[in-house]
Amino acid sequence: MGCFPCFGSEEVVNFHPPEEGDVKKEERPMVAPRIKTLSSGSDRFRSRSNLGAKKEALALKDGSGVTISAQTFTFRELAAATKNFRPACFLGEGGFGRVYKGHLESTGQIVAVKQLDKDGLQGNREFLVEVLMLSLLHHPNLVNLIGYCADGDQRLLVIHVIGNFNKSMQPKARPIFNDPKNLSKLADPRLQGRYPMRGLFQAVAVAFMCIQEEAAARPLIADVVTALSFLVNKPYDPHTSSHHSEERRSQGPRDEKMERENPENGCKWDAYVLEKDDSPSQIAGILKKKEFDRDREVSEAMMWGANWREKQRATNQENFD
Ligand SMILES: Nc1ncnc2c1ncn2[C@@H]1O[C@H](COP(=O)(O)OP(=O)(O)OP(=O)(O)O)[C@@H](O)[C@H]1O
Repeated sequence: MGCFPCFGSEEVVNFHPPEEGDVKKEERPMVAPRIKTLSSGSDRFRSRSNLGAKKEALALKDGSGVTISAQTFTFRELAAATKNFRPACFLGEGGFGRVYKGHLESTGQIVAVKQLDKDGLQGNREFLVEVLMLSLLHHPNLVNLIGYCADGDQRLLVIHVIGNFNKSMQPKARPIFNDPKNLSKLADPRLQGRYPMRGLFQAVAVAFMCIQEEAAARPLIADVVTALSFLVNKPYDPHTSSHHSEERRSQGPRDEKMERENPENGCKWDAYVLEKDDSPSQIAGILKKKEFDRDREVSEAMMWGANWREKQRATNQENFD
């Protein structure tokens, strides 16, 4: 059974990547029961007179020795950093809660402080998942987690502030999203047209959901990871990539039904069925369907994180050898 890490200011705990068969209903939930063991910044504050003088870390260590860390902050530190969450420091509001710009006295860093809305839709569990996800996943397109505060009933995330956080993204994204041809031009140039068109479209659908005007309608980070891992785990078939589909398109029309039903080409992602089958609402449906089992999705997302790191390690090792 994959063990969910305890959070302790000094301790390093083992995070065993779940193994096949680990994600069983009866063994869930993995997240909620341990949230109470989050190291609270206030413990640190009480035990130390020099506020913020020493960095403490939430440390997670996986089975193969990779340690990831995040600092803990007291609520007092973050209140001071944001001038008591003054409206002038307000950056925006998301599904999680309000986001403020702050100045950390201890390091002089300018940060974004996300305060969990206690009356909001997201709770302790989502907070913990967000801490974990942002600690585990590092990518230029993902915000960088500096630390968190779990002080009393306060839950806050401290992340790197992004200067040009573009609030007008959605209107700009809409025309691109509605035009699959334009969309494919935006795909990673390194892929050189070798991507499944439908997968690409759905990935953008997920991105589009994340920038919806109404904060409460945006998916949780665990949902995003789940949806993307679902897409990423679809087998890549070069015969159904957009590149090849373009070639085939130029060779004349094909029987779409046959494409769909041919078990050999596994054409779930075939460009021929793009226009008919793909829609943002389809992905939205996956994320919002009533029987959506959040515990399972979170477990799967964690497993995906572990697998991803394993792949990274293998690649690094290959490059080293
Ligand atoms: N790192 C940051 N730097 C600058 N502004 C930010 C940052 N993070 C969030 N914001 C501002 O806060 C708003 C809400 O962002 P947030 O990430 O909380 O929303 P979200 O996509 O609904 O995600 P979540 O569900 O995690 O809240 C953004 O539109 C932006 O204006």
